[in-house]
Amino acid sequence: MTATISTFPSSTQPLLEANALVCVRGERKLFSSLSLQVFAGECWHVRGENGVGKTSLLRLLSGLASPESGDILWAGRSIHQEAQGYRQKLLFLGHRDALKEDLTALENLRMYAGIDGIALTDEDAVIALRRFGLKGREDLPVYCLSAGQKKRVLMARMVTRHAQLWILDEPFNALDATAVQELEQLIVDHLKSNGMVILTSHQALAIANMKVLDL
Ligand SMILES: Nc1ncnc2c1ncn2[C@@H]1O[C@H](COP(=O)(O)OP(=O)(O)OP(=O)(O)O)[C@@H](O)[C@H]1O
Repeated sequence: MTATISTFPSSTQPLLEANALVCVRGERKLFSSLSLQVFAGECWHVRGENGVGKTSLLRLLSGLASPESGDILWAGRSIHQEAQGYRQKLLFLGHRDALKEDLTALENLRMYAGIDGIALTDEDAVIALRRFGLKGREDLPVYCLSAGQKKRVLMARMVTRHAQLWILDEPFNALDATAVQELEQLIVDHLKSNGMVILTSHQALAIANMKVLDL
């Protein structure tokens, strides 16, 4: 599969910048004065207790929600003003599996390729699914897959999507030990190609030079 390795632009400036974010959910202020700079090739691990606001932060950084105040910039431009361009740079995987249950694993990859506007041949999609242990499961409806197998479909999406910035909410949940190592390696390879990752996880991760943001 030729399309699995992409090299993204480097930059001496941070590509993603959050400045003085304030996040309110319901009646509660979850955090304020939160600033973050993410450079090409960096991985950030957002940590904190249940309910502290990790998912809320990832939703802000993905442009799915707006902060009470503060700005989020990609390459110096507001992610809300440049929403379409930002979406092309971004892969957001929420902690609920973002898969259509009635479609097969292969159909899900095809569907997302259509939404993302990328060319993905069936051959490349099948190779990506098999790379993550889904040989023989490509044509099963997703509702027939186990929780870990669904996560593996999402790992196949990560390699077929070619987005520079991965924002991943609890990506290691439900993965067995082998798949945890595979996902860590996938992230390391992505970083080597100037990719960027912001993730939440309640477990310690074996990713060198990872930066930590404690909420
Ligand atoms: N739509 C909403 N309306 C009101 N409050 C909300 C809403 N969504 C989330 N919250 C609250 O915001 C807080 C932060 O939620 P969030 O999901 O960001 O936490 P988290 O740090 O990701 O937690 P966990 O580790 O359990 O996944 C929680 O107290 C939650 O109840």
